[in-house]
Amino acid sequence: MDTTAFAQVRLSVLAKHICPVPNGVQGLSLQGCSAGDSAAYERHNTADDDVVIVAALRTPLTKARRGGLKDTDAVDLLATVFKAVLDRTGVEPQAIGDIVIGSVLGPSSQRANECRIASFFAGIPETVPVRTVNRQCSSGLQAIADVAAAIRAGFYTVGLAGGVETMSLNPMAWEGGINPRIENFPGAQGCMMPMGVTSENVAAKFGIDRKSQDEFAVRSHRKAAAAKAAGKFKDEIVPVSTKVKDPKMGAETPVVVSEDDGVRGSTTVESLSGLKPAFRKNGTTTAGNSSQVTDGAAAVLMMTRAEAHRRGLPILGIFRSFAAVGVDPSIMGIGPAVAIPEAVARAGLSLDDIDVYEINEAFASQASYCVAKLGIDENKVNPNGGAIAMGHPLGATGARCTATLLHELRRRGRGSRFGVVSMCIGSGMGAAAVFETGGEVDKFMTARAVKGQVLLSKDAVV
Ligand SMILES: CC(=O)SCCNC(=O)CCNC(=O)[C@H](O)C(C)(C)COP(=O)(O)OP(=O)(O)OC[C@H]1O[C@@H](n2cnc3c(N)ncnc32)[C@H](O)[C@@H]1OP(=O)(O)O
Repeated sequence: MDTTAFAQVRLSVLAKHICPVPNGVQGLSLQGCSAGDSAAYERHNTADDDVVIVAALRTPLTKARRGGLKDTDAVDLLATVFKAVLDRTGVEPQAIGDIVIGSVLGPSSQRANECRIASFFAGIPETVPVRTVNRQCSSGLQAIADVAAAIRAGFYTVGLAGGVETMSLNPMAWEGGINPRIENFPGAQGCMMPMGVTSENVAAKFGIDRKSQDEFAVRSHRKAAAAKAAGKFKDEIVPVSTKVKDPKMGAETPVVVSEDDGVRGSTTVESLSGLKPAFRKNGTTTAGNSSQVTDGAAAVLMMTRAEAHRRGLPILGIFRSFAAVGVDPSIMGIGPAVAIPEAVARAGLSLDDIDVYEINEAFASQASYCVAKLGIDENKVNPNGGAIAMGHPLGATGARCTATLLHELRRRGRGSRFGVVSMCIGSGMGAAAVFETGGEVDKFMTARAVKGQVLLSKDAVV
């Protein structure tokens, strides 16, 4: 046996000694070792019943009405990601305690039914329940928070969260009349504003000029193009076998969609500067510095830390905290600037502890405002691009951002530990969640005796 193999055997024997026992008794825990050990982190990172993510995958994101998923319904999008997270982990579908899916558009009762149908398409048995959640653009993130809370409450041990949106088949629209009493409530009037108008409001109120919005959009495309060229999205994308319909003749052609189609790496400030304002005459929000209307789905398989250990599954990330906040609906884009500090504080951390931020780029105006307001180093924000380049399938985006964040943290290994996903929410809210890298147990295993704060380095163990 060579030295590496011997070391691995020794580490695995030691791991069995120190892993939390499956019945949930708290004592010793096994975890990845990374930079920084704040006192707050010590308080939190002790639990055998920590909620962890063992798989986070998404479909490609494609342009609504034009892209490769334009004729794929919500059922097929979801069934693809459901099946993928189960296949990749080997978790038997009957082990899932509940499925929670975020979705924004479309008839809500039909969407709930479609999510249930998708579970059957993915081979999940009838015994596994399904529900939907709608917190508008953060619905996918809310689904993850809901599953984490239910696991933490002991309702079940394994849960599946995610999101889906087909903006091709379910356009953004208001149905029915408007309550006339809205005139007396300025906040309520803000809820009726088109999202692009709220972007114009943020730009005007906080002085985010057109050039800085276009520059932000260019960076989004360049980062996404670089990530795509480096093959990074392959870690998180599940190809979708589907069909596209010829819009004139109606003929269907089978296709396999495997890449995002919105990324334009050649975008320049000059090429964007010629685009007309999309939402307000003399405004600054354009097709080039807004997120695109998009189709897609994402899914995240979650369980207790003890369950992941029992199954021998690598931990992609640990769910640490969640916060949803309310803000003025007419400038809803500021939501992340309020939600992020709240979620980070709830995790017992400070903004300086966060290594990577996935802040949804609904519009360059709102995303750049939030980054500036929080004083975050932009190098830490959306390192693989964001919604301006990749797209924003509303209800799926929170789970998409979580997948992108966790795979990025995993690739970085020891160098980065904490990440944040945050979204602004139409009708004036913000949501954010803090995740911690699961560490790569095989590479960076460290035994920590939680009660005694004993740290054994890999070298000391072997
Ligand atoms: C809480 C929240 O999250 S709120 C956010 C919710 N989401 C939204 O509100 C969606 C916002 N976005 C939109 O509504 C739409 O994308 C709009 C109205 C801004 C633009 O719609 P469209 O005109 O259909 O945009 P489209 O993507 O087709 O681009 C139009 C043209 O702009 C130009 N363009 C767009 N991006 C670029 C770019 N990066 N570089 C150069 N040209 C560009 C192109 O000429 C493009 O046409 P082409 O794709 O045929 O080349």
